Amino acid sequence: MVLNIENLTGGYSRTAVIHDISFNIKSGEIVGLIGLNGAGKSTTIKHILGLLNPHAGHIEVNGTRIGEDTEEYRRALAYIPESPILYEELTLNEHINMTAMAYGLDEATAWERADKLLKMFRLEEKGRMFPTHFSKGMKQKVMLICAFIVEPDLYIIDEPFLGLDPLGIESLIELMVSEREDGRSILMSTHILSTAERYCDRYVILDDGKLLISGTLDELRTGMNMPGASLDELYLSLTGGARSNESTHS
Ligand SMILES: Nc1ncnc2c1ncn2[C@@H]1O[C@H](COP(=O)(O)OP(=O)(O)OP(=O)(O)O)[C@@H](O)[C@H]1O
Repeated sequence: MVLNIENLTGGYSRTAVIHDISFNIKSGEIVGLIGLNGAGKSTTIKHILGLLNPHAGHIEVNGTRIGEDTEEYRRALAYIPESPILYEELTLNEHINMTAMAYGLDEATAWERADKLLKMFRLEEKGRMFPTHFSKGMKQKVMLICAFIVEPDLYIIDEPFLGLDPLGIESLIELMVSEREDGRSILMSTHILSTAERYCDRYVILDDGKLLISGTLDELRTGMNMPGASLDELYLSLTGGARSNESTHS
């Protein structure tokens, strides 16, 4: 199991934002983390990254908890945030070198991978430029390149398709599918359900900090007795149901 989350309760203060969440990701799986605004997707991701401490439950990456071996835990994953985080004083090439250093990659391997990725995302002429001056989509591509040179066991991608042009989206999907074929895993949070439906192997659906349901599309259809339904239809039915329960209780 690449990622195993058991009974995770947590948040930013003593008040929990996510409650008793359990799910896992096996090697070679793309899993979609789905939920309305405020459902708890980013909070769950922050817990996986070790930026928040669980109130209860635990998280393992490749069988290791963060407290057992922080370096090994962190090295197994690469995170691509929704809003790019870049260093003002570093060029694009220097971002690549810094990532390689941080993950202990040798320079030749890192550059062999980076050259392909730079071409794929049409940034091969921009190596000496400063990404803080790039457009939003170009900045996001820099984050993607830095993550994909690492080839970690687990990618965590927050809203991967936002801000990318159609060619960028196509390249990213191509990369994700090829990483999956190589046995790597991806957890991606997204609101773009039509794309999620095409590429995710399983879904974890959150609502109001709780796990509503998880499984493959077929499992969700069977569980909800909606044969042939699209992910969009399943999701709307689920969250619509959750909302109307809420109003009955209030
Ligand atoms: N830094 C923070 N401090 C306190 N509460 C926070 C913080 N960030 C988020 N929250 C709260 O945690 C809850 C879950 O938010 P979260 O950001 O995890 O949602 P999300 O599913 O990622 O939403 P979105 O789709 O809008 O990105 C919300 O009620 C939000 O107000």
